[in-house]
Amino acid sequence: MDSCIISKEKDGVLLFTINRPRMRNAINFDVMAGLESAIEMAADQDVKIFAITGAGEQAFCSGGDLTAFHQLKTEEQAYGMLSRMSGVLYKLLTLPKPTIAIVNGSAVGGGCEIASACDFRIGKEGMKAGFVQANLAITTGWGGGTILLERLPKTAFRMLLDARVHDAEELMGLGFLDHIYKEDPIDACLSFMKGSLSKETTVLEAYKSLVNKKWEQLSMRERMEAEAAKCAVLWGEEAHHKKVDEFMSKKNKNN
Ligand SMILES: CC[C@H](C(=O)O)C(=O)SCCNC(=O)CCNC(=O)[C@H](O)C(C)(C)COP(=O)(O)OP(=O)(O)OC[C@H]1O[C@@H](n2cnc3c(N)ncnc32)[C@H](O)[C@@H]1OP(=O)(O)O
Repeated sequence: MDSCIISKEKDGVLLFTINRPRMRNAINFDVMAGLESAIEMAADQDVKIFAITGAGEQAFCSGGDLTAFHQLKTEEQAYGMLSRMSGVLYKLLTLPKPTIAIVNGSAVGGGCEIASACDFRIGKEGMKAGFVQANLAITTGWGGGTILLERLPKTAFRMLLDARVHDAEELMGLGFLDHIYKEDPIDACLSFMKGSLSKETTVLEAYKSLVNKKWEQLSMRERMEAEAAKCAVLWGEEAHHKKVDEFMSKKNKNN
């Protein structure tokens, strides 16, 4: 089964679906490569907006694949992965067209970072999300903490420090979600983005260039890179290894 699906939907929507539902759409290197390709495809003239979602009913994305990434023990080993994904999220953040995360289920850790890199976030009724990295004795490491601090200046720092999982209504109150939907995820995306999808692509690109100017002036690339480097230091420490070992032993008990 392909780990991700890239599809051209109605009205100029390019949809990237993380397709690992059994692992709650955890991100491995294949998904990273797929997201890089999809971001490049978004440049096609017939694409008006770029959307990301997760396969299945249960999860949008559970962050980094701990079974794949727990082999990364040292700061240097972790930095390679973290830096690569922070580069992907910077490309997503500055993609020259509007982007939207259709948060179709649980979003935790790096899954929240991916959603934060999108211009808009709509969540399925009943979904939950949380920047849980601190519970694993690390920080965000893909640039998502840096982005969140800019998007939600009043609430982001508490969200990161508490590392709690919030329900959809709380996420609306925190400003993380723009809308809660009940219907089919693609219909929900088309309906939420209807106003944009009726405009010329050139206008969407022109407005997104104003947003990207702000990201450039805020030195987001350098700050997201520094976040990856900071996370890599914590990743290499015993406290994090213990947390991941706990996750793996729980997983092995289940299987
Ligand atoms: C890499 C760095 C990155 C960063 O931020 O920089 C990160 O994201 S660090 C990783 C942070 N992610 C987590 O800690 C999430 C762990 N998963 C969960 O909390 C839950 O699975 C949840 C809330 C996503 C879904 O809960 P639910 O009860 O619906 O499902 P299960 O927990 O029973 O999981 C089903 C199945 O999926 C496996 N799984 C889930 N998440 C991951 C993951 N991130 N990596 C690898 N595998 C994952 C889980 O082990 C279960 O497998 P099974 O073999 O069926 O036991």
